[in-house]
Amino acid sequence: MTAPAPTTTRQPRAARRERVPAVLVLEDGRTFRGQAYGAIGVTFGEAVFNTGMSGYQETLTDPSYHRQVVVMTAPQIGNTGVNDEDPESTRIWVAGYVVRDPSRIPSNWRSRRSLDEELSTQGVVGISGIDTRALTRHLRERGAMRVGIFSGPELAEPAELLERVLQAPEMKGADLCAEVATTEPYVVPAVGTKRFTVAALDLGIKAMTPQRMAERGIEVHVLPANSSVEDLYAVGPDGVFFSNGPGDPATADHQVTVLREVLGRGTPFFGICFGNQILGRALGFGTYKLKYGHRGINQPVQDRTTGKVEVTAHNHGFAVEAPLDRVSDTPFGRAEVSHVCLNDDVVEGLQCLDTPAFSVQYHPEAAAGPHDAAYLFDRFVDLMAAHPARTTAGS
Ligand SMILES: NC(=O)CC[C@H](N)C(=O)O
Repeated sequence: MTAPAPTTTRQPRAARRERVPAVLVLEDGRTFRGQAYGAIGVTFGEAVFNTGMSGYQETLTDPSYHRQVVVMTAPQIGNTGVNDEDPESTRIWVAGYVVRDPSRIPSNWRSRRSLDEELSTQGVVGISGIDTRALTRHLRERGAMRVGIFSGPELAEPAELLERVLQAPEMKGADLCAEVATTEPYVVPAVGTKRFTVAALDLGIKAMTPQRMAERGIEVHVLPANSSVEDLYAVGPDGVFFSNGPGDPATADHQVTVLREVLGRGTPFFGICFGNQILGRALGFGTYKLKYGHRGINQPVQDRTTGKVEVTAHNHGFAVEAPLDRVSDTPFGRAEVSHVCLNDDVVEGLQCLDTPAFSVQYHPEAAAGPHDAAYLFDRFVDLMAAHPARTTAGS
């Protein structure tokens, strides 16, 4: 008896998906053709590249990537699937996702579903099967720029797609933190004995940040991006923290005003990424857009206060303009550049010398990334210990 001929015509999901054509169109007209990955449809954003070899879930869910189409330089993405533990927020924030070779069979003991499925469920349009090295080199040479990804059976001509890309908003001048931040305050309790209370302004905060503080005995009150000085001091803080977040720091006027008040009161302050840019502005420095930014988990940074070099996680497209070679006089006393990127001399940290305030442009919470910079959370704890809060709130 012969075995019946196979009758199944359904193919595995990944194989079926490969047949859906997709095209990526950059604002300078360069076009890449590939296959749909994740949701099928149309999306626009700023094309940026991330060089991390791991941590795609943390990247996708980092609110600082709001309105950005992320190109992964690591060729294989999705190998460990998607788990429920690693997200840095409640959803994927990237505007689009670009990968070379998506994993067909995810394998990991924590994996719950495939990345392709997760992107589809969350409506995130992606493209796969394109030469991500060529695309990254193009972005390095020409700079980060607007992009569109289009997928589906009936694709328009590239010229028509380019017209639509050119109508999309630019990242320069984009005011985005209120679009990603919490609208309601919430508390992350201290782990173990509570030592300090911190008011953390959420500009797009990653979940690991309050966690790293909580592990050090800090009760973290996470507050909406548009909170007032009174809102911050209502929690009786020993210190104030400003988080990472999307968009152009030149638009963060409200947060700069609030921070100037905090600095004037002498409350210990720590800022990460967007928070560093806001400290820069509060001190009177400018910010500017980098050509293609820093996004990855192996960026070398020197802590100039100790001379030590650390390998760090970055995600920034803007930077602070401050002199590297001297101490600056600011409205809040003397300040200096405490950290610098060894690849390109970009300012990676600021330290006030007469006010208890400091910040870094990169990610000591290291989600994902190496833990070399975890000492910065200890520095914040030490700063609060050395500058105890005055007893009356707001005094
Ligand atoms: N991760 C961040 O906080 C990024 C800050 C800012 N949006 C930038 O791109 O530079």
